[in-house]
Amino acid sequence: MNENPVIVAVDFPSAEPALALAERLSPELCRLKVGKELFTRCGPALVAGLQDRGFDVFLDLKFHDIPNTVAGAVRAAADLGVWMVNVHAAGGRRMMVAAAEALQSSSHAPLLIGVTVLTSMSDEDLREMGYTESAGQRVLRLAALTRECGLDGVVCSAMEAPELRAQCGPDFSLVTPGIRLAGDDAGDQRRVLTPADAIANGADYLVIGRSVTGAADPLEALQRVHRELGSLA
Ligand SMILES: O=c1ccn([C@@H]2O[C@H](COP(=O)(O)O)[C@@H](O)[C@H]2O)c(=O)[nH]1
Repeated sequence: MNENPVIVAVDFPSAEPALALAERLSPELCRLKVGKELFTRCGPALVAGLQDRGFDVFLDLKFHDIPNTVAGAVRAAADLGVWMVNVHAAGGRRMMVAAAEALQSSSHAPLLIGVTVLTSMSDEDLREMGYTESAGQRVLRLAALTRECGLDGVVCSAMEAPELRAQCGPDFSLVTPGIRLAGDDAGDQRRVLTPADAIANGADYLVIGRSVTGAADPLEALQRVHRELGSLA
């Protein structure tokens, strides 16, 4: 298991609760993920604030646009000094190759990750959109393409991790949201596993939002995750 596999999703509408959470947690226990809501409201200053407190930041903006635009966006993310950034694999080969090439000249390139099928989506959701593949089949197809394009890994559900690990090998990062502590509400997520099951399936990184941030005591919830993983005494 990765030394520090937990990434806490800091999904808040303003800087104050995000920074308060960062003060309560510690970089030894987790990395932090900044997504669309927080970044749109607070921008690069908030990313810098979290980095100043010692956290690696995953900038989860899931870029999906024409190749030239996405290349510029990942270059901008690299300039923020983030640890990980992502693009939608559904943007296709030329878009992903442009993103990977854009980072080649960066002095400290972030990990570049392709989003396969959102963990909030079920087979039925995909069928309704005209896809004939199951979520699992589509994840495998998009992961193969992502790897061919030279990216470092994929966002997927931990449910797909065993097949992905077999297909993509040990060095391809599997970043898995849709994680819930036992008994917690899945909410809008559809492809969900517990932290222990996700790691047992071969996930490298667990993205955990509401099971930690929505808990009465987020630090205690994060420590519970580590106890479940056996990564904290
Ligand atoms: O497929 C995906 C890709 C990204 N996410 C993001 O992860 C967190 C999950 O939050 P929870 O509160 O643990 O459900 C959230 O920021 C999503 O934007 C994802 O869930 N699925």
